[in-house]
Amino acid sequence: MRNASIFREHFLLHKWSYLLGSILLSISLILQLWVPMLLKEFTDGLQNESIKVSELWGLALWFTILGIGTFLFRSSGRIYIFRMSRILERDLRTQLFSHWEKMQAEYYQNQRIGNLMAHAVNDVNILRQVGMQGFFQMVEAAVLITIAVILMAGTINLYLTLLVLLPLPGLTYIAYRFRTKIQTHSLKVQEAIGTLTSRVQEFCAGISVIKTYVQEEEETLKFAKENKSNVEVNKQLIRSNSLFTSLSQGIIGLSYLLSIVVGSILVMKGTITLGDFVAFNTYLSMLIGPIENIGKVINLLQQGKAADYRIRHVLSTEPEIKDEERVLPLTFIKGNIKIKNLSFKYQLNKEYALRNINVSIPKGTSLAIVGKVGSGKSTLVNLLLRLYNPPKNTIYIDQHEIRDVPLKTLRSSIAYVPQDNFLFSETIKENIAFDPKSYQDEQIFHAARQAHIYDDIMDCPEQFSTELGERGLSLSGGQRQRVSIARALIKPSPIMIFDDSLSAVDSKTEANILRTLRTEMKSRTSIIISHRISTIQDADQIIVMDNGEIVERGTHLTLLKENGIYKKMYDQQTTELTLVQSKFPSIHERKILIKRRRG
Ligand SMILES: Nc1ncnc2c1ncn2[C@@H]1O[C@H](COP(=O)(O)OP(=O)(O)OP(=O)(O)O)[C@@H](O)[C@H]1O
Repeated sequence: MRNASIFREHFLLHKWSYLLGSILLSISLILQLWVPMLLKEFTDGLQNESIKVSELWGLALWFTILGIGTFLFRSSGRIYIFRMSRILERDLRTQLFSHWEKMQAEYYQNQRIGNLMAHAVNDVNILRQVGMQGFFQMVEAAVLITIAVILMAGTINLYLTLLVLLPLPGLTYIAYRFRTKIQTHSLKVQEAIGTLTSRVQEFCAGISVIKTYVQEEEETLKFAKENKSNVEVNKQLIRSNSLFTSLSQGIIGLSYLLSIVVGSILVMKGTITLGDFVAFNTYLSMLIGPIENIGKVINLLQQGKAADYRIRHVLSTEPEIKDEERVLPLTFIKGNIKIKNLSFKYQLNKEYALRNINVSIPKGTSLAIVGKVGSGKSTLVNLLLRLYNPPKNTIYIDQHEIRDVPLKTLRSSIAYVPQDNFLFSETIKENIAFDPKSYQDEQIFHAARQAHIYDDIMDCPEQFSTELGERGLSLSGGQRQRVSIARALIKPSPIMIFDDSLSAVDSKTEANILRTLRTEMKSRTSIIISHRISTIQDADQIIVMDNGEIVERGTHLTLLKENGIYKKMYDQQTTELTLVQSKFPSIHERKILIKRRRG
């Protein structure tokens, strides 16, 4: 894990700005500490009746100058220091986001999204507060207490000052006693917020399942339970914080009491003047806030230390999938794929997902993969995309071991339509082109036409500029699939991969899309995964997978002759289709039946 604290690194990097902010703040505090001296002069003058009315105007002018000066220097110091903390917040969030972008898919399976969000929101906020209130109040306390104490002891009365300051080490003691407690509670609060956020996020994502299985009440109960434990841990934190604050205030009150009682006696005895007494109490009232803040700052620093540790922990988790040192300087690939003796097991699974896979896909040819659910089809594709790391010397791209090909080159050479057609909450145009500026509008329209989604898009309220809801909720499953296909078709890549990408479109649209794809696929290496024989029967080679192994291979015709699993699938699908056609002669009725089967 990274050793240096994040805040220390940030502070050292911006030390001159923090120094300037501190100087401005210190000037404002010095101006502020001038006020009690004026008050002393004024009170003593009044008591001795030595002050003239004309001098009052001079005093008033001084008060005004000090007030304006204090305000100007304080606010500019504040702006400087607070601005730096906002920079820390911005940089840290960017750092976290770019770190998460590098992490492999498996990382997200082992993490609760709510916890990640809690790091990005709460932990970063705590560190910002350390830089803002923490640093500001620390400087304020250090400067104000030092100068005020020197003035109180040096110009008013040393013994009274020592007496009044006597209870104050109690504050440090309390802060020390409460430190661990508050830190533990704030950690629990952090976890509780993470759990709640995950629950809400899962609830939103799974809303249709929850509704169709009438699970609203159960979900509300689960949420209420977690919400209750969130309140409980917050209560514990509030209790500790309140006790800490009350005890601190008690100690401060004691100092104040001593000052009033002993100070009055000293005035009566004539040891100090009434002006000294007024000035002393004004200094003390100025000290109360900063002294109180010391305890708060100590706590904030403790929370900051914990947040700093958590963020460093996240940032030091190394991505498992990255360019290795010996990576070749390749900027493009032709599209030859060779898979040799590939066996693969997911970290969390005991069973092998793939066993001894051997297959060659020469540039410009197509491979189709069929097989039962869970037979390893998507796993093979995941490895080709290096979403997971394949074992060494098992996958070759243009004769290069896949790990020697830079990740950027590999992934930008593959147009991939995943099973889960994820659409972003952006316009349709942005969903197809990611960065529409890098394409001409006509190219985007062409891709949409090829994917047979153009007419559907033109029916949308703002056509290509229509904003899609989260995960593209406003489009149907089939429309989402076709937007994803358009996204792949616009990418000029030598390899195309379609993972069950036509499952949600009807057979007529499927046939139309396939016609387009055939032309596109002529010049590109393509891999098509499908449960439907009609989608893949024209492929140059077809492999049938079962339980992670290739159990049959050939072309459509040779496989039919083999009379194995493929033939059985073919017969079953042909019979089903004939039955559907005879029972439901209209396209509309067939569509409904197919939808029901999928549902
Ligand atoms: N991320 C993962 N972590 C652990 N195991 C996984 C993961 N993804 C898939 N598996 C397991 O690997 C095996 C192969 O899954 P895979 O998704 O490759 O099958 P598939 O043939 O694509 O299935 P489908 O047709 O349903 O998409 C299954 O047993 C599955 O449970």
